[in-house]
Amino acid sequence: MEKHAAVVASLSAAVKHYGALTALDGLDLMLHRGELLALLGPNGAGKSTAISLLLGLVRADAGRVELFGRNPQEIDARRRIGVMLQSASLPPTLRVSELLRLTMSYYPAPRALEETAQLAGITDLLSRRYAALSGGQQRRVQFALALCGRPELLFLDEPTVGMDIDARQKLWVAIRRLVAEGCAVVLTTHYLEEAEALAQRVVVLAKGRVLSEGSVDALRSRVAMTRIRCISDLDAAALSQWQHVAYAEHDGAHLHVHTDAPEKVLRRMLDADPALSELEVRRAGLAEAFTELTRDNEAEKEAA
Ligand SMILES: Nc1ncnc2c1ncn2[C@@H]1O[C@H](COP(=O)(O)OP(=O)(O)OP(=O)(O)O)[C@@H](O)[C@H]1O
Repeated sequence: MEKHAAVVASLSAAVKHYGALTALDGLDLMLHRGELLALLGPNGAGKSTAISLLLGLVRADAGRVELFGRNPQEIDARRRIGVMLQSASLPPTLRVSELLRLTMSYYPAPRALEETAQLAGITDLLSRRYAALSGGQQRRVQFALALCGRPELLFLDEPTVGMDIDARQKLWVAIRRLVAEGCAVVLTTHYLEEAEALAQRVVVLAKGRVLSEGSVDALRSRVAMTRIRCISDLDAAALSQWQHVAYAEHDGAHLHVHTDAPEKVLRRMLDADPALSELEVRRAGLAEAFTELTRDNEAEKEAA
């Protein structure tokens, strides 16, 4: 990504209450051209609320919300975005091609229908009635509707829920292509491998605030541990006393070891057990970082 890519949308100190509940508690968020931002957080963290503000569906109680430097309620700003929300109510009797044409008519310079269909992998669904499609097929059509207007900013709220592995991979390829074309994308997902595969930047929300922000690598590196798995008769209790070993346990035939110095510990393990087999070494992923981050936050809250 360019270092100072243009800001396409922003929330500044945004606050949103629902009665006594604070859904957003002074949220700052910037979206840049050509960048995929993954917005992560546990249920109720405020992800959907943040997106609703940017879409002009909900008004902030305080703070600023800008879409292309304008109020998100303005139609000119909204014509530059594409949206795929968690639930879509679309006219069930229309055929997929009719739905696409209808949605294309809202935009000033839509993509050609065939190109959209190809990009979203729905060419074979165009003559089918929307209501008769499977859940995963309907999600792909919703993705096509979101990108048909050639948006500069695309909101994808848990886009791959209900998709099989093949459909998910194809969607990832399409998303990468849109980002390469300069489209900004906001992705919310509970599949952390999806954020890991696609995101340039990750923002973790908790209780309506930013808990952590940075690149996938930066987040991962907050969890310094490496995980070792192998088959070995080494005594786990003795191993857990070794220097640099944070955890060692047997799980059936497998021995699991967590360490912040994998080379040192592995060398010693291989020396101690020449029969050690089926070795796997894995550095912590985004999922572990996320779990640790949100757990730390809970612990701090309880201590306060
Ligand atoms: N229309 C509403 N009326 C009342 N409370 C709401 C409304 N919308 C959201 N909330 C509350 O605001 C908080 C934030 O919800 P939000 O849907 O933004 O979270 P989220 O991070 O998208 O969660 P999820 O991962 O479950 O989709 C939650 O406590 C939720 O119950």
